[in-house]
Amino acid sequence: MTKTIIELKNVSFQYDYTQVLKNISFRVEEGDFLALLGPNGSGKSTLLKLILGLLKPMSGEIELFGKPAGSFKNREMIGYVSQKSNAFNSGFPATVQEVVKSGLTKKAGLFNRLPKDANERILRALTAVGMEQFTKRNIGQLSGGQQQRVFIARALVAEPKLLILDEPTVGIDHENVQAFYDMLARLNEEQNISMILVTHDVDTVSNRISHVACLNQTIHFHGYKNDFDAISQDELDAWYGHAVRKIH
Ligand SMILES: Nc1ncnc2c1ncn2[C@@H]1O[C@H](COP(=O)(O)OP(=O)(O)OP(=O)(O)O)[C@@H](O)[C@H]1O
Repeated sequence: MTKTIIELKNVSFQYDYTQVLKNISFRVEEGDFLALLGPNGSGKSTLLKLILGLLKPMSGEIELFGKPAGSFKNREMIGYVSQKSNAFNSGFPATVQEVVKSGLTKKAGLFNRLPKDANERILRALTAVGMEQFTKRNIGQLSGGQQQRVFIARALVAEPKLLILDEPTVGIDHENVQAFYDMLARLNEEQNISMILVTHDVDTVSNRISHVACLNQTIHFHGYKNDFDAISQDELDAWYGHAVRKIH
């Protein structure tokens, strides 16, 4: 039986006087690889912040792993990689190992007592993203794509059940984007980590995802990727005003 890991029921949110999200309802099941699509300003980051507990809905309910978001304690079950995490300059004084290790302190809690097997876990997380040979390297000396892999390792080291990635391919060269998505697909398939991926790049990622959600203040579509493929460009234009193109 599939397990629902995220459920939103009629969630609405506004900043000051601007309504950003209206009556959002959808579920993410264990094992889903969901691409969240929407033009700039459509509320994608706001939706992620609600799921991460960084914002509270004005109305509606959010459940995480079957528990109301307000009383959900196991935050390490959700890993988050933000849009701008891969922006270190070459002088930044932290090694790859130190960056990944910082992902363990969330789980270790107040006293920052690291697990005994911390080093093995760091190596395992770096191996999962293909960065194990860079352990001692300064983070600022890596390319944008390599830095982003290290940030995924930082999220993985806490052994999350869900990874939320906000436009992770920004700053990655076109040739490396496919390999990056292949790596995410492996984590999804082999480690059964569910994924929510905010992207403007649905065409490149389309052979990797299982589901698509189209957001613009409200959810216009949420379903299997094959059903998304059947949606016409005219329908997308009605939701997004030409801001999202499908290329076949
Ligand atoms: N802290 C804030 N205070 C007030 N308004 C905000 C704040 N953050 C975002 N907004 C507004 O809320 C709307 C949705 O923003 P959000 O960042 O969620 O969109 P997005 O879909 O992630 O956009 P992008 O693709 O550009 O990252 C925008 O109109 C934005 O200007």
